[in-house]
Amino acid sequence: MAERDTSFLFSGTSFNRKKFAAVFTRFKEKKGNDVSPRTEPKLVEDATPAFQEDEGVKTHYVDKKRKRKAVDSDPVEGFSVFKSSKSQKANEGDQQAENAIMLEKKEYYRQLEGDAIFRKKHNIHVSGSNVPSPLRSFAELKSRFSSKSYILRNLAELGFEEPTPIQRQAIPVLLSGRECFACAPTGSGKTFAFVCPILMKLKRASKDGVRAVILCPTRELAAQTARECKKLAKGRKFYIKLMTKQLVKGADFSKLCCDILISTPFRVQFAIRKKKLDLSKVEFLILDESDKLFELGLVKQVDSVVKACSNPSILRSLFSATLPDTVEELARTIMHDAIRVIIGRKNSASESIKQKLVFVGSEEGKLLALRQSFAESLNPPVLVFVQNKERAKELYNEVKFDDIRAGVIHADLSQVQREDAVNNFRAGKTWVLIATDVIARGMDFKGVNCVVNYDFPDSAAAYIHRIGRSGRAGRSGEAVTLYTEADVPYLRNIANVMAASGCEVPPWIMSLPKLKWKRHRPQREAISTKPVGEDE
Ligand SMILES: Nc1ncnc2c1ncn2[C@@H]1O[C@H](COP(=O)(O)OP(=O)(O)OP(=O)(O)O)[C@@H](O)[C@H]1O
Repeated sequence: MAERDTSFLFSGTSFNRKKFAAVFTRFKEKKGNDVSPRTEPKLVEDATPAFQEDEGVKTHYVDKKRKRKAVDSDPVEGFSVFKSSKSQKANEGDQQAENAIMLEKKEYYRQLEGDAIFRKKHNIHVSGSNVPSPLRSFAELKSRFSSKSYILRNLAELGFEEPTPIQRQAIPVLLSGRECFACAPTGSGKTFAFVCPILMKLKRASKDGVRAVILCPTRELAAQTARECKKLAKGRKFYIKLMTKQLVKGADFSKLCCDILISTPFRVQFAIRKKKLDLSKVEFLILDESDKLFELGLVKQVDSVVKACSNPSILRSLFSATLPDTVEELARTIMHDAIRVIIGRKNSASESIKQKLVFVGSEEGKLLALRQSFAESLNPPVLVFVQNKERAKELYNEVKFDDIRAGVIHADLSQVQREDAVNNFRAGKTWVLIATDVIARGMDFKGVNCVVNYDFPDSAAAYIHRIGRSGRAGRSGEAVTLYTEADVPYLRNIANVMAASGCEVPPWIMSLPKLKWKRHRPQREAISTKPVGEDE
């Protein structure tokens, strides 16, 4: 099955080669590894699109030579089937040995076939050489990878019965010492897909330097990821550190021992430059929400961190729910023997979200529509996204005296105010949280029933991440996108995402001309119901 054309998603967004050039240059500086231009075998999907979705039996036949090489070097699977050369065997003339090899070969093919069927069942698509078998269950962490019992205990305590599809494939990839390039829908468990193998690989607490770095685009997401790491590490003395403002200002990092350091790129960059933070021993570098990290504004900071993580045997991995072709293309050329793991359809919204478009005519119509929907069917918790912090303040000022408990979060608030806004929403003290895109990525609010795009998102990727705050971990959710006349030219891009995840879209929208999406942030009228001229 050929992969769908999803290029529409990112047309016109801010990714481009030039912008990423700096960070990729750093990636290339991996000492001791000849990664120029790439050392991994050419991916089968490049050569034979017919087999691009699943690495399995078919791909083995396509490129036996590559597979042989890969199998011999596989530290996990360890098949010996191709180790004896034909001529050696002929010389030995040993029929018994020949039979044994044939049996082993058969077993090997059976396993490949089993893996392919299993991946298909779980919508896992992989490419790259010698992809390790997916996890059938968490128990395999112990049987295949000798995990310590605390991991299984903590997973059970968290109530996780089965690995999610991204965990099934990304965990064995990282545990096999391979770099991973992963794209899986929002709310599908990507965090544990990298935290679990890192903890398993680190084994015991650090006595020397920083061993793993996880970069997240926002402080809120970094704080959440640190909490998740601690949940999985419970019972072990791992030193898991969130780089807070106080920490980065106060500490001297020259002697820092830390197993996992979680931060925004800005704070790590600051600590490297001003506080002697040494990252030369880092064994794992994870770029979470990687496409966001590569956007303008963050890419230079990411670049500094990548450069500082100079350990030649470092494993770097990228995770996100959206993976623009430009980022993927470039990352593939610089990552070392990386395995690409895509769950479901690339760059698609979670299928558990019911998505709706609502025409409101004008800016005025939006407030009426929101108030009406709150009055008729408010089913908290509800997240409302607006275009910028000014609009967040305006909308909050409008609804704060209504009969609903609302909170607001945007970049003008202090760290404490931002934390309070998130905590109150998590605790159910506020029912509605008005937000800018600052919490659109990665934030895991359990049970958000509805996401309202009060202002139209500025890209298809932004849309996918915003609505992905609901419908997480298999739960259902709803997403309502209000649109005005000014948004109509961009409707088709959102409608494509909706249609790809099985939602109904009016045919007239699908017949709108395809538009190259320039960042859609129109000047919008202020949100206010006050008569013109009336003061506060
Ligand atoms: N194996 C599992 N079984 C059940 N729930 C899980 C499992 N793994 C993770 N979860 C839960 O799923 C939710 C979403 O996980 P996570 O935040 O890692 O998603 P994500 O894929 O990173 O989403 P996003 O793209 O929005 O960042 C979390 O509440 C997490 O605890």
